[in-house]
Amino acid sequence: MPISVTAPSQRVPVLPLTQETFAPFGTVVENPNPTTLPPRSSNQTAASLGTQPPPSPIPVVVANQGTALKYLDVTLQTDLYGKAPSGKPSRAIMTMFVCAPRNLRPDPSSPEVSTEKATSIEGLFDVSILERHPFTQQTFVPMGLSAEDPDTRYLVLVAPTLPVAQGDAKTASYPTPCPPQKSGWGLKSLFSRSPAEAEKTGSAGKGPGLPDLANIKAFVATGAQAVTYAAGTWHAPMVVLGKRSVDFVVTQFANSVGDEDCQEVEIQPETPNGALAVVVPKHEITQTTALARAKL
Ligand SMILES: NC(=O)NC(O)C(=O)O
Repeated sequence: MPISVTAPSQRVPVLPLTQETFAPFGTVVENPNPTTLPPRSSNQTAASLGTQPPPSPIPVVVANQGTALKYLDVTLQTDLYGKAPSGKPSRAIMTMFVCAPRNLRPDPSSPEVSTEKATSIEGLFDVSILERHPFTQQTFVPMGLSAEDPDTRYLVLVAPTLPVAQGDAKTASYPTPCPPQKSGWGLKSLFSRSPAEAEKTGSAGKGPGLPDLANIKAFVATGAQAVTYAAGTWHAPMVVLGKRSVDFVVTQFANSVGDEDCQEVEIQPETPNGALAVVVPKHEITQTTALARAKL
C-alpha cells in the first residue's frame, strides 16, 4: 500500500527543460550542439571541423570514419542494487512505455476562450502520485517526435527529497541507499558527469525521505529531449500532453523486488477543492519561452 501524503493547494508553473535547471534531479539527454555537424557532413552550411571534434561541455570524439560526432556519457547508468537489503542482483532492462496524452482540467480562473483576452493556459494537471526508483536511474527516450511538433510535448515533474528525522515512521520501512554526503558539493560537481563526481551528487541515491511537495518542479520537454531521473528522485508517472500517444524507450536496472524497484506516495489535497496543480501553458507560449532562451 503506498504511503499517503497531504499537499497544500498550490499552482506549479512549468519551466523549460535544461541541463542547468534539471541538474539536481538528473540529466537531460539532447544534442548538445545541434548546429555543429560531423566533419564529413554533406551540409555546406555546417561549421568546418576538419578532423578535430568541436569544443563542447560534454566530451566528444569524431567517429564512424568522420561521419559522426560521438558525445560521451550523455547520461549515467546508475546501479545501486549492491546496497539493496534483499541482496538480489539487478539486471539492465529496456522497456517501452506507450503513453496516452493526459486529460487536463480547465483553469477556473481563466477568462472565456471566446473573449478578446483568450487564456494562455491550456489547462491544469493535478499531481496525485509520485514514485521513485531508489537503486537505479531511469531514462525515458521519446520516439518519433520532432522538437517543433505542436501536438506532442511531455511534462517532467520532480520533487526534492525531504530530510528525515531518525525513526520517522512513514519512511522507516522504505529500503533506500544511504543519502550522499553533501560536503564538497559545488556547481562544478553538479554538472560533472564523471562517475566519481556523480557519487557525490544525486546518482548516489537521495535518501529515504518523502517528497518535498512545497518545492515540486515541473518542466516541459520537447520531442528532441530524453530525460534521466537520477536514482531515488521522486517523479510523477509520465505526463504526455497534446493529441497523440508517445512511445518511450526506457532503460534502467531492476531486480524484481517490489519496493526495491519502485516506491510510491499518493498525494491527497489538503482541502476538497485544493490540489497540487501544474499550470500547463499553450504550446506557443512554451515555444516563445524556448526561443527567448535560445537568443540569450
Ligand atoms: N515514470 C513513469 O512514467 N513510470 C515509471 O517510473 C515506472 O517505472 O512505472
